[in-house]
Amino acid sequence: MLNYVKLVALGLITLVAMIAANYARDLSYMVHAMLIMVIAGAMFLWVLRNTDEPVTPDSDLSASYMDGVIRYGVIATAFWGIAGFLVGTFIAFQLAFPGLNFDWSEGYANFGRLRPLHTSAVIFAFGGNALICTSFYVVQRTCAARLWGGNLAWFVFWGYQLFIVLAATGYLLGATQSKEYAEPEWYVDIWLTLVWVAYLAVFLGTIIKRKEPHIYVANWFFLSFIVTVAMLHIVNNLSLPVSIWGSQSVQVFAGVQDAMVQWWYGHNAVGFFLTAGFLGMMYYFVPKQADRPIFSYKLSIIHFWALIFLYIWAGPHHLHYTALPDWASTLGMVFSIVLWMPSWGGMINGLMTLQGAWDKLRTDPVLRMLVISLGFYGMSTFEGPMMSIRAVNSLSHYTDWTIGHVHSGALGWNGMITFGALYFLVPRLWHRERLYSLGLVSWHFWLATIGIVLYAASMWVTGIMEGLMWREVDANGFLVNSFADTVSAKFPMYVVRGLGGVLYLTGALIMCYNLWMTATRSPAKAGAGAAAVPAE
Ligand code: HEM
Ligand code: HEM
Ligand SMILES: [Cu+2]
Repeated sequence: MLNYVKLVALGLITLVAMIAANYARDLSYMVHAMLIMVIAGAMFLWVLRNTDEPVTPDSDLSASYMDGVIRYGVIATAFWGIAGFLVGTFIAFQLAFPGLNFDWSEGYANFGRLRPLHTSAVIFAFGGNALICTSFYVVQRTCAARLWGGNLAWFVFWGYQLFIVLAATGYLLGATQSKEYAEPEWYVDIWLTLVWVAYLAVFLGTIIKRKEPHIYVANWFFLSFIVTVAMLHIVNNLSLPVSIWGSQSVQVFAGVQDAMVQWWYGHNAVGFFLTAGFLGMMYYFVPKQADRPIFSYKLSIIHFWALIFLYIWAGPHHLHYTALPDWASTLGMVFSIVLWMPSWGGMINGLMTLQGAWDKLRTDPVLRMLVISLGFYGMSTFEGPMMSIRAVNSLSHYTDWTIGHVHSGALGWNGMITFGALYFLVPRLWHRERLYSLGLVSWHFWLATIGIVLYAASMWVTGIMEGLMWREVDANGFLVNSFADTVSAKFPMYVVRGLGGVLYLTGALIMCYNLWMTATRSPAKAGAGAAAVPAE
């Protein structure tokens, strides 16, 4: 019966997508309509072929954890990571060598089109898949419960990949609502909302049916990330489509209100997507890999509530010296400075978890990766509050200093902790004794670390340099440097940044090789596929 309902739904979607492709007012809308038509059509045929076939009893023990979707998530994380780093490295060289904006690719692969492709690929595709798959892993283990909702978790996974593909192809074809980190147009936003609600349902459903009385702190962080991102996404994307047959839309907010909503969103995307969610990862993988209990449970609770309360108010630090009223800008600055404390609370809690296990750092490169990620987290959450001070921001804003800050957080904190989590997960998910090679993990560690140092150091130098050059006036009060002067002065640093990207990308490729060999070549673990153990 259910199959007939599915057939009707898929048939209707295919039909509507055909009509949409026919009436499409712009290229990206038409390509997307055709894509959806093909996917829905193929699913229709697949369901049709399987309808009324005898069902083979499911060999999957429903008592055990649902790990298939997590395995897919791990692969997707690695895949999108490589894609995002590759585009990042390419656009880094485009800035150094503008000739890489080829004439033949103008309008598709010039810097302006590829930049949002990079940011979305690394944040939402790489980071998002990492968050979804680790949260599914952690919530099952810490609740001793299988994921709630059966195949809903698969809908979340595939639905999210569709969102990524729609967003990425949309950017290349010129569909954007011009809001940083929220570029996708209205129909992609609606789709993501559906996927996200399903994600919340799976996660919350699993927590509700938990067999463990206690809700482990990692799950608090994951839950706050899911709920807050839902709220941010909906409010920042309130817009009216110009036509239901086109991708363009008009924002509901205008002027400075629009700017404030955008940076309330943008800042909290950092706060909840790149921070709270990743802290959820930290609170599971650091204690597990160090084989120590978390340093202070009390601290984790205090810094959790302080973090989520403070982050929400700090958005105006992105809009210093704009049409935003002074009081709002001051409010953002004050909350940003106070935010330093709960941020370091998380870092200290993670680092101190190693108490009595510091010697492991010498022998365990995976733990080293997790620990250095905490170091970078601490560094960027010191730098951020400093840059939010209006006087400092007047120098740093619009310069590469901001870019350096972003990447010490993104490469150092989000990247490294994700690599650590992948190294932790792959042997367990593919039932292997151990990783294929710890030596290769060390190589990855050093390549990535040196890559980040090159990236961050070159951006500090070029950022502060250009900030000072823009300010420089002669005795008569005239500006000394033209804008073009600053651009040419930045060239060597841009090359260094690009090389940093190459090292970081190389490290990630080594990781993919190592993980692939782990899944296929490492000795298999005896007694694989054990049933749910409480609070594993
Ligand atoms: C191989 C590694 C990477 C390289 C070479 C790289 C390079 C770049 C470049 C060249 C830009 C544009 C800067 C500009 O407009 O001046 C950029 C922007 C950005 N990247 Fe990366 N990136 C890398 C990895 C990552 C990762 C892993 C993340 C996040 C998890 C990330 C997040 C961002 C963000 C958020 C921006 C926008 C920054 C802003 O507007 O202030 N990047 N990246
Ligand atoms: C206490 C924590 C933090 C504070 C107070 C903070 C503050 C700031 C400030 C003041 C800016 C510059 C705004 C401007 O001049 O335009 C900024 C930019 C940014 N920060 Fe942070 N930061 C923090 C942590 C982090 C972390 C951990 C990450 C990444 C994982 C991060 C990612 C970003 C991004 C992506 C931008 C660039 C936004 C854009 O203009 O596109 N921040 N942050
Ligand atoms: Cu911010």
